[in-house]
Amino acid sequence: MTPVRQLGVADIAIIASIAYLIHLIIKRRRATKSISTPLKGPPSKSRIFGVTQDPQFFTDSGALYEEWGAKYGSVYTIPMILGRKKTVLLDPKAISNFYVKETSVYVGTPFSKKFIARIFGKGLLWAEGESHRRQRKALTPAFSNAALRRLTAVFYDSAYKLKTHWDNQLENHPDGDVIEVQDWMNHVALDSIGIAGFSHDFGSLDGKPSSVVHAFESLGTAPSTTFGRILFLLSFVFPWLFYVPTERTNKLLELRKSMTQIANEMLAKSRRAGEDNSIIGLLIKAENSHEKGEGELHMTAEEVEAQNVLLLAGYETTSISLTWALIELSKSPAKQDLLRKELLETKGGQDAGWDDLMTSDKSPYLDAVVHEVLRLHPPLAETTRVATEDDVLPLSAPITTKDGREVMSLSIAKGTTVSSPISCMNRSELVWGKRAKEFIPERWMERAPGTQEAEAEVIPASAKEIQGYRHLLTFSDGPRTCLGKNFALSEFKAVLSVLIKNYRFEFPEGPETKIELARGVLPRPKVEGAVGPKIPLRVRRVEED
Ligand code: HEM
Repeated sequence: MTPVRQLGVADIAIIASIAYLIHLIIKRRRATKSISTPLKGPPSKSRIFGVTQDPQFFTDSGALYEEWGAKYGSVYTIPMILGRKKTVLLDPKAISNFYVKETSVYVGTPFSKKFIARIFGKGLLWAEGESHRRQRKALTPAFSNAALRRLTAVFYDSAYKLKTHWDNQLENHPDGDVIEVQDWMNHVALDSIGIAGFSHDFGSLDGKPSSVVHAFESLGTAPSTTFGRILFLLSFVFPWLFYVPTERTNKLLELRKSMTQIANEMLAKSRRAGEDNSIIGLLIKAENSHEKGEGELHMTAEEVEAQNVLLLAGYETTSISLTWALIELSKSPAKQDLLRKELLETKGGQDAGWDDLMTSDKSPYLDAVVHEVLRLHPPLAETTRVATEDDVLPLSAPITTKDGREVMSLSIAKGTTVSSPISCMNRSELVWGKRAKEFIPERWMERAPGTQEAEAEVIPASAKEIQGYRHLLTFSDGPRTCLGKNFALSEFKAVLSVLIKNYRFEFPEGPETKIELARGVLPRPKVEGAVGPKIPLRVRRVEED
C-alpha cells in the first residue's frame, strides 16, 4: 500500500473534498429534489467534470449555451463538476426577474465570493443585501452625470498622450508601423481610471512600469498546468481549495499585493489632502461619515480599502472593449472609413463634449459601433449566482419539463446555481436574428449611415424583449448593474474617436486574421497562435493619405 506520507497536501485535500462532496450531494439531493422544476439538458461528458471538460466551455461558452438552447429549450440544466448542476436561463422574462432579485435571493457563488474576497477584499463587488446597498449608495455620487462630465477631459488627455507617442513612432513611417495595440489600450484605461477614480497618475502611457499592469499581464500569459486546471475546477465546489498554492493563485496573490499597496498609498495621500470628489474622496467621506452622524453611508476601513476592485472594474473591461473595437474595425475597413468620415465631419472634427458623447444623435455611427462591440464582445460572459431561498421565476414562453409537462414558470430550489449567459443572449440568432454573429453597427441606427433612408438592419422584437441597457446584458441588470456604465461609455467613445480620426488600422496579415481568447483575469482577445494577449495592428496616420 502506498504510504500516506507520499501524498502531497493538495492530494489529501482533493480526496477529502471528494468524500465531503458525496456527503453534500446526497444531502442536497434529498433537500431539493422535490422543489425544482425538472429540466432537460445535455448529458454529462465525464462523471467528474460534467460538461466543463469541453475546452469551449471556458473560451466560448456563449456558443455552447446557444446550441443547448436549440436542443433543450429556453431553460435547461447542465452537469457541472462532481455531479453539480447549473440552471441556465435563456428566457428574457426569467432573466430580468433573476437580475431584479440579485443580492437578496440570488447571491455570488461560494467560489466567486472566496475569489473576490481573497484577491480584492470585501468591497462592493463582494457585498450582498444591506451591506451592498449601503456601499453602493456611498459610491453612487462618484458616477453621477455631474461628476462624469468633469472626467471627459481625463479621457481625452489619455488619448492625446497616446497620440504623442504614436506620432513619434510613426514620424518616419509614411506607410505606417506595426503597433501592439492591446498594451496601449491597457495603458489608456489604467491611467484614466487612476486619475479619474483615485487622483493617482500611474504614468503607464509614459512608460512607467506598474506592478498592477505587470500582475494583470502575467495572468494572461501564465501557462496553467493540468494540476492547476483540475484544482481550479474543483474549487468551484470546494472554494477553500482556492488556498492551495498554484502558479495561477500565486499570480493572483501578487496582483492583490500590488493593488492593495497602490490603493493604500492613494488612500493615505487622499486622507492627508482632505476632501476631493474622485471615487477615493467619496470613500474617505463615507469612512468618516460615522463621526458626522451620517451613519447610513458609513464604510469600514476594510470596506474602503476593498474598493480597489474599482481598478479592475474600470481597467480590464474598458481596455478589452477598446481592443475589440480596433479588431472589428480592422476586419471591416469600409466601416472604419464610415466612422472616420462621420467623426471628421461632425462639428468640423472637434472632439465631442460629455453631452454629445452620451447621446446617439450627434455621432450615430460612433454610438452604433460602440454598442455593436459591447453586444458581440461582452467582457463578462455570464452571471452565475446561487439561490439563497426557494424561488419562482416567470417565463416569457412555456417550456417542456423533463417529465413532459408544459410550464409557464420555473421553480428554483434553495441552493440551485443559476446562470444568465450574457454572451449567448447578446449573440443568439433566436434573439438577434440570422446575422446575430456578424459585426453590423447599422443595426443600432434608424437611418442608413449618411442617408435619410430607413436602415434595413433593425433590432428585432425578440431582442427588445431583453430588459437591460439597450437590450444588452453586457452591463448586467438589476441592483448590481454596472455602476461605471456611463464612465465606460464616455471613455470608450472619447478614446475611440481620437484614434479613428487620427489613424487607420489594419491587420498586417489581412482582415481574415483569426482571433482567439487568452485567459487573463477576464478573457482577452489575441491573434491566433500568439503567446499572450497580443493584437499587433499596422497603424498609419490619417494625415499621411
Ligand atoms: C465596457 C466596460 C464595462 C463593462 C462591460 C462592465 C460590466 C459590468 C458588469 C457585467 C457588472 C456586474 C458584475 C457582477 O454582477 O458580477 C459590473 C459591475 C460593476 N462595474 Fe462595470 N463594466 C464596465 C466598466 C466599468 C467601469 C469603467 C467602472 C468604474 C470606473 C465599473 C464599475 C463597476 C462597479 C463598481 C460594479 C459593481 C456594481 C455592484 O456590484 O453593485 N465598470 N460591470
